[in-house]
Amino acid sequence: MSVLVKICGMSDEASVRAAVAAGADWLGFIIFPKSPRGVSLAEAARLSALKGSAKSVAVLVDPDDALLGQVLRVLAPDIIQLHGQESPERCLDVRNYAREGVWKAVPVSGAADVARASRYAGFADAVLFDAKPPAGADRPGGWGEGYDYSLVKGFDALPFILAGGLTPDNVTDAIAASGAMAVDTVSGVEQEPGTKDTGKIAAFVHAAKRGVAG
Ligand SMILES: O=C(O)c1ccccc1N[C@@H]1O[C@H](COP(=O)(O)O)[C@@H](O)[C@H]1O
Repeated sequence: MSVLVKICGMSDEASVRAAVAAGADWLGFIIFPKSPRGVSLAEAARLSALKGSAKSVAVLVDPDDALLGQVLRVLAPDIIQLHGQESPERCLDVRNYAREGVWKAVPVSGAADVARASRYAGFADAVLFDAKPPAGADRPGGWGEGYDYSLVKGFDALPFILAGGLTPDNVTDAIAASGAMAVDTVSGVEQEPGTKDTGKIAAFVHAAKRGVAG
Protein backbone atom coordinates (compact mmCIF):
# COMPACT_ATOMS: atom_id res chain seq x y z
CA MET A 1 0.00 0.00 0.00
CA SER A 2 1.38 3.42 -0.91
CA VAL A 3 2.07 5.99 1.76
CA LEU A 4 -0.75 8.53 2.25
CA VAL A 5 0.14 12.19 1.81
CA LYS A 6 -1.22 15.43 3.24
CA ILE A 7 -0.22 18.75 1.72
CA CYS A 8 -1.01 21.43 4.28
CA GLY A 9 -1.48 25.18 4.22
CA MET A 10 -3.46 25.32 0.99
CA SER A 11 -4.24 28.94 0.18
CA ASP A 12 -4.44 29.25 -3.61
CA GLU A 13 -6.11 27.42 -6.47
CA ALA A 14 -2.95 26.48 -8.38
CA SER A 15 -1.56 24.64 -5.35
CA VAL A 16 -4.79 22.79 -4.73
CA ARG A 17 -4.88 21.69 -8.38
CA ALA A 18 -1.19 20.64 -8.25
CA ALA A 19 -1.72 18.60 -5.08
CA VAL A 20 -4.82 16.89 -6.47
CA ALA A 21 -3.14 16.17 -9.81
CA ALA A 22 -0.12 14.65 -8.03
CA GLY A 23 -2.37 12.35 -6.00
CA ALA A 24 -2.36 13.93 -2.53
CA ASP A 25 -4.78 12.18 -0.17
CA TRP A 26 -5.50 15.11 2.16
CA LEU A 27 -5.46 18.89 1.72
CA GLY A 28 -4.89 20.92 4.88
CA PHE A 29 -6.48 24.33 5.50
CA ILE A 30 -5.00 26.28 8.40
CA ILE A 31 -7.67 28.22 10.27
CA PHE A 32 -5.36 30.19 12.52
CA PRO A 33 -4.84 33.92 11.89
CA LYS A 34 -1.23 34.00 13.12
CA SER A 35 -0.14 31.52 10.44
CA PRO A 36 1.40 32.86 7.23
CA ARG A 37 -0.73 30.17 5.53
CA GLY A 38 -3.91 31.01 7.43
CA VAL A 39 -7.12 31.24 5.40
CA SER A 40 -10.65 32.31 6.27
CA LEU A 41 -13.28 29.60 6.50
CA ALA A 42 -14.96 30.99 3.39
CA GLU A 43 -11.71 30.77 1.42
CA ALA A 44 -11.03 27.25 2.73
CA ALA A 45 -14.53 26.20 1.62
CA ARG A 46 -14.01 27.72 -1.85
CA LEU A 47 -10.69 25.89 -2.30
CA SER A 48 -12.01 22.68 -0.76
CA ALA A 49 -14.60 22.48 -3.53
CA LEU A 50 -11.68 21.73 -5.90
CA LYS A 51 -10.39 18.76 -3.91
CA GLY A 52 -11.75 15.96 -6.11
CA SER A 53 -11.28 12.65 -4.28
CA ALA A 54 -8.83 14.12 -1.74
CA LYS A 55 -10.09 14.74 1.81
CA SER A 56 -10.13 18.09 3.58
CA VAL A 57 -8.36 18.67 6.90
CA ALA A 58 -9.15 21.75 9.02
CA VAL A 59 -6.09 22.63 11.13
CA LEU A 60 -7.20 24.34 14.36
CA VAL A 61 -5.44 25.48 17.53
CA ASP A 62 -7.44 25.14 20.77
CA PRO A 63 -10.74 25.94 19.02
CA ASP A 64 -13.78 26.85 21.13
CA ASP A 65 -17.22 25.44 20.39
CA ALA A 66 -18.29 28.59 18.55
CA LEU A 67 -15.42 28.27 16.06
CA LEU A 68 -16.04 24.54 15.70
CA GLY A 69 -19.68 25.23 14.87
CA GLN A 70 -18.62 27.66 12.13
CA VAL A 71 -16.05 25.17 10.80
CA LEU A 72 -18.73 22.51 10.50
CA ARG A 73 -21.25 24.88 8.89
CA VAL A 74 -18.92 26.57 6.40
CA LEU A 75 -16.23 23.97 5.60
CA ALA A 76 -17.65 20.63 6.82
CA PRO A 77 -14.13 19.10 6.87
CA ASP A 78 -13.46 15.40 6.59
CA ILE A 79 -10.86 15.60 9.38
CA ILE A 80 -10.04 18.11 12.12
CA GLN A 81 -6.37 18.35 13.11
CA LEU A 82 -5.97 19.78 16.61
CA HIS A 83 -2.62 21.50 16.94
CA GLY A 84 -2.89 23.11 20.38
CA GLN A 85 -2.98 21.89 23.99
CA GLU A 86 -6.15 19.82 23.57
CA SER A 87 -6.71 17.02 26.11
CA PRO A 88 -7.82 13.51 25.11
CA GLU A 89 -11.36 14.30 26.31
CA ARG A 90 -11.47 17.45 24.18
CA CYS A 91 -10.49 15.40 21.12
CA LEU A 92 -13.50 13.21 21.74
CA ASP A 93 -15.83 16.28 21.84
CA VAL A 94 -14.33 17.62 18.62
CA ARG A 95 -15.12 14.40 16.75
CA ASN A 96 -18.70 15.66 16.52
CA TYR A 97 -17.57 18.44 14.20
CA ALA A 98 -15.76 16.38 11.53
CA ARG A 99 -17.07 13.78 9.10
CA GLU A 100 -14.26 11.24 9.53
CA GLY A 101 -12.45 12.03 12.74
CA VAL A 102 -9.86 13.96 14.67
CA TRP A 103 -6.05 13.97 14.52
CA LYS A 104 -4.11 15.23 17.52
CA ALA A 105 -0.76 16.89 16.88
CA VAL A 106 1.92 15.81 19.37
CA PRO A 107 5.22 17.72 19.54
CA VAL A 108 8.27 15.47 19.72
CA SER A 109 11.86 15.95 20.76
CA GLY A 110 12.50 12.71 22.63
CA ALA A 111 11.21 9.20 23.27
CA ALA A 112 9.10 10.29 26.27
CA ASP A 113 7.04 12.59 24.02
CA VAL A 114 6.24 9.67 21.73
CA ALA A 115 5.27 7.44 24.67
CA ARG A 116 2.94 10.15 26.04
CA ALA A 117 1.03 10.20 22.74
CA SER A 118 -0.53 6.85 23.75
CA ARG A 119 -2.89 8.75 26.05
CA TYR A 120 -4.87 9.77 22.93
CA ALA A 121 -5.75 6.13 22.09
CA GLY A 122 -9.53 5.80 22.11
CA PHE A 123 -9.96 9.60 22.03
CA ALA A 124 -8.41 10.68 18.70
CA ASP A 125 -8.41 8.77 15.43
CA ALA A 126 -4.70 9.36 14.82
CA VAL A 127 -1.79 11.36 16.20
CA LEU A 128 0.32 13.64 14.05
CA PHE A 129 3.91 13.72 15.25
CA ASP A 130 5.51 17.14 14.68
CA ALA A 131 8.64 18.94 15.87
CA LYS A 132 8.43 21.17 18.94
CA PRO A 133 8.08 24.83 17.91
CA PRO A 134 10.96 27.22 18.66
CA ALA A 135 10.89 28.98 22.07
CA GLY A 136 8.59 32.01 22.03
CA ALA A 137 6.94 30.99 18.74
CA ASP A 138 3.53 32.55 18.02
CA ARG A 139 2.23 29.42 16.31
CA PRO A 140 2.63 25.74 17.21
CA GLY A 141 3.57 24.35 13.78
CA GLY A 142 4.83 25.04 10.30
CA TRP A 143 8.47 25.78 11.19
CA GLY A 144 10.13 23.26 8.89
CA GLU A 145 11.98 21.73 11.84
CA GLY A 146 12.78 18.04 11.84
CA TYR A 147 13.78 15.58 14.60
CA ASP A 148 14.97 12.02 14.83
CA TYR A 149 12.15 10.35 12.88
CA SER A 150 13.19 6.91 14.08
CA LEU A 151 11.83 7.87 17.54
CA VAL A 152 8.29 7.09 16.34
CA LYS A 153 9.15 3.74 14.79
CA GLY A 154 7.01 0.99 16.29
CA PHE A 155 4.46 3.38 17.82
CA ASP A 156 1.25 1.37 17.62
CA ALA A 157 -1.13 2.78 20.22
CA LEU A 158 -3.03 4.46 17.38
CA PRO A 159 -2.37 5.34 13.73
CA PHE A 160 0.14 8.14 13.17
CA ILE A 161 1.05 10.71 10.56
CA LEU A 162 4.67 11.87 10.35
CA ALA A 163 5.20 15.65 10.06
CA GLY A 164 7.87 18.22 10.87
CA GLY A 165 10.56 19.32 8.47
CA LEU A 166 9.61 16.96 5.66
CA THR A 167 10.70 17.94 2.13
CA PRO A 168 10.79 16.28 -1.29
CA ASP A 169 14.46 15.47 -0.60
CA ASN A 170 14.15 13.84 2.81
CA VAL A 171 10.67 12.29 2.83
CA THR A 172 11.72 8.91 1.42
CA ASP A 173 14.41 8.46 4.09
CA ALA A 174 12.04 9.74 6.79
CA ILE A 175 9.47 7.11 5.82
CA ALA A 176 12.09 4.37 5.98
CA ALA A 177 13.36 5.58 9.37
CA SER A 178 9.93 6.01 10.99
CA GLY A 179 7.80 3.32 9.40
CA ALA A 180 5.20 6.01 8.68
CA MET A 181 2.28 5.09 6.47
CA ALA A 182 1.18 8.74 6.21
CA VAL A 183 3.16 12.00 5.93
CA ASP A 184 2.44 15.72 6.02
CA THR A 185 4.28 18.87 5.01
CA VAL A 186 3.78 22.62 4.92
CA SER A 187 6.98 24.55 4.59
CA GLY A 188 8.77 21.81 2.64
CA VAL A 189 6.66 22.64 -0.41
CA GLU A 190 6.89 26.44 -0.21
CA GLN A 191 9.10 29.07 -1.84
CA GLU A 192 8.74 31.20 1.31
CA PRO A 193 6.29 31.06 4.25
CA GLY A 194 2.79 31.25 2.78
CA THR A 195 3.81 30.88 -0.88
CA LYS A 196 3.49 27.36 -2.25
CA ASP A 197 5.71 25.89 -4.99
CA THR A 198 3.68 23.64 -7.31
CA GLY A 199 6.81 21.82 -8.50
CA LYS A 200 7.76 20.95 -4.91
CA ILE A 201 4.21 19.80 -4.20
CA ALA A 202 4.34 17.31 -7.09
CA ALA A 203 7.88 16.21 -6.15
CA PHE A 204 6.87 15.65 -2.50
CA VAL A 205 3.81 13.56 -3.33
CA HIS A 206 5.71 11.44 -5.83
CA ALA A 207 8.69 10.90 -3.52
CA ALA A 208 6.42 9.96 -0.59
CA LYS A 209 4.40 7.54 -2.69
CA ARG A 210 7.64 5.84 -3.73
CA GLY A 211 8.68 5.51 -0.09
CA VAL A 212 8.62 2.19 1.67
CA ALA A 213 7.98 2.13 5.42
CA GLY A 214 10.97 0.45 7.04
O1 LIG B 1 1.91 25.86 9.28
C1 LIG B 1 1.43 26.62 10.13
O2 LIG B 1 1.57 27.84 10.04
C2 LIG B 1 0.67 26.04 11.29
C3 LIG B 1 0.01 26.91 12.15
C4 LIG B 1 -0.70 26.42 13.21
C5 LIG B 1 -0.79 25.06 13.44
C6 LIG B 1 -0.13 24.17 12.61
C7 LIG B 1 0.60 24.63 11.53
N1 LIG B 1 1.28 23.78 10.68
C8 LIG B 1 1.44 22.36 10.87
O3 LIG B 1 2.83 22.10 11.08
C9 LIG B 1 3.14 20.79 10.68
C10 LIG B 1 4.50 20.65 9.99
O4 LIG B 1 5.00 21.80 9.44
P1 LIG B 1 6.38 21.82 8.59
O5 LIG B 1 6.18 20.90 7.42
O6 LIG B 1 7.45 21.34 9.51
O7 LIG B 1 6.55 23.22 8.17
C11 LIG B 1 2.00 20.36 9.78
O8 LIG B 1 1.28 19.38 10.45
C12 LIG B 1 1.10 21.55 9.65
O9 LIG B 1 -0.23 21.14 9.65
